[in-house]
Amino acid sequence: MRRLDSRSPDFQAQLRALLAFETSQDPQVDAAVAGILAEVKACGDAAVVAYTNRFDGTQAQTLAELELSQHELKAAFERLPAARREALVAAAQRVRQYHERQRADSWSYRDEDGTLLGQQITPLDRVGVYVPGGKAAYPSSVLMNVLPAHVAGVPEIIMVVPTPRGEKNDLVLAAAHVAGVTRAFTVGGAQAVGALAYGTETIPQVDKITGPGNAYVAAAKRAVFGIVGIDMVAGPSEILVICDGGTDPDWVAMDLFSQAEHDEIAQAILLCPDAAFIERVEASIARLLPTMPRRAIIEASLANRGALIQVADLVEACEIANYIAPEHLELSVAEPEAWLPRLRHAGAIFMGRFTSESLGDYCAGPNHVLPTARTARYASPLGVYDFQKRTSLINVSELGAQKLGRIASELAHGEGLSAHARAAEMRLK
Ligand SMILES: NC(=O)c1ccc[n+]([C@@H]2O[C@H](COP(=O)([O-])OP(=O)(O)OC[C@H]3O[C@@H](n4cnc5c(N)ncnc54)[C@H](O)[C@@H]3O)[C@@H](O)[C@H]2O)c1
Ligand SMILES: N[C@H](CO)Cc1c[nH]c[nH+]1
Ligand SMILES: [Zn+2]
Repeated sequence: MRRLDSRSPDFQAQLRALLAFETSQDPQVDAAVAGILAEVKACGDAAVVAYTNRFDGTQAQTLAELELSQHELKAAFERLPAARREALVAAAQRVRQYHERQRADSWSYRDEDGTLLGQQITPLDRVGVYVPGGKAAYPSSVLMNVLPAHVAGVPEIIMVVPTPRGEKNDLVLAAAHVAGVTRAFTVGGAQAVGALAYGTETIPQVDKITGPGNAYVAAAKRAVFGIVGIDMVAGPSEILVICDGGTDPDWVAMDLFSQAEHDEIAQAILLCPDAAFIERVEASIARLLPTMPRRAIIEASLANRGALIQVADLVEACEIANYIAPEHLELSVAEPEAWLPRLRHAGAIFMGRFTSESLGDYCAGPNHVLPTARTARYASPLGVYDFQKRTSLINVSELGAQKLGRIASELAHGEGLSAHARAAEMRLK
């Protein structure tokens, strides 16, 4: 894992190189995805079935065979060992409770002329939730996508999840039952995104697609944006740990592993002012790595995109963190509240030594679908607001029409739009 020092003259260039990563901009992936989407649009179910058989090793004849019934979802839930079922229900409850606080309500007010102005909040009619399933199963992602949609009041939630070789994951199916999906299909990749965006004979067209996925899924979401809404284009997982040197180095090493184990191109970085502590974390990494079942992925990720960075102090650590704008930021320091005001850009901030990022992935409550690849500079976590939309409300009183009519008419003449002007003037007394 590379060691960097913020005092080195070429540190800025090294940091830029470390962060350089563009999600789903591989022209070969984009070309493959364009072909898949075009066929799904033209041939509907038949194309989705053909691509699913090809990429996921299934042998379906019809798309109906790939639909999961409510009965099957419930049976999977009931088959789970009791401890796992309880954990799933407990996580769902916490995620739901957290998101209930995000629900926005319609509002309005009247101005001095009695004109009503406001905003009406409505849920989307039908959404598609992509649950990744190529290399690993993600029941937690079912909860994180479906529950906010429910809290928003979306009446129809269509879930898609690939099942390589037709192997269904009970915990994913059970999570779909607990979260409450309307319909679920075992299809994935660009063909699933295309089916949700265009609609097929069997899969209904949705208004918005949310959820993370690999490069093919990300490229497909980018391509269908405009036909449907999307939440974001999520890239590989990232963790940035700011540590004052007072945390158990094994904890820090394992927290870095926790995101590195997602992907060979995931990113794990430590910022710390204490050189001796960085060496202890290095020793922990060396000792713990051989014990990890996903050692090969962790090792590749740390070697490819990981870094242990010595900084001057915690003030500088916060400045660098704002530049990195990580998906997950662990503030593993004695007084996290004191440093919080200095942090502006991060998908989620995990405060204090006991707050491992992994708790947020499953059950703390906040969403684990977060902006990656520095997009936390302008983007926010997936939330209820992604499943609600706003409509402006204007109800002008007769008195208000006199005042507004004069202003609008003046400006409309200024723009040379006489119909606009006359519509306003006709209502003047
Ligand atoms: N940000 C988050 O919240 C979050 C949560 C969970 C997972 N993830 C990430 O999501 C990703 C999941 O990726 P995954 O691959 O395991 O599952 P996936 O479901 O995203 O992709 C699997 C699908 O990719 C398609 N595909 C594979 N190879 C293809 C090819 N050569 N041509 C065309 N299509 C092809 C297939 O259709 C397959 O069904 C990982 O990077 C993981 O880290 C992110
Ligand atoms: N850390 C991932 C988002 O970057 C989410 C996840 C799901 N399961 C475990 N982790
Ligand atoms: Zn994770």
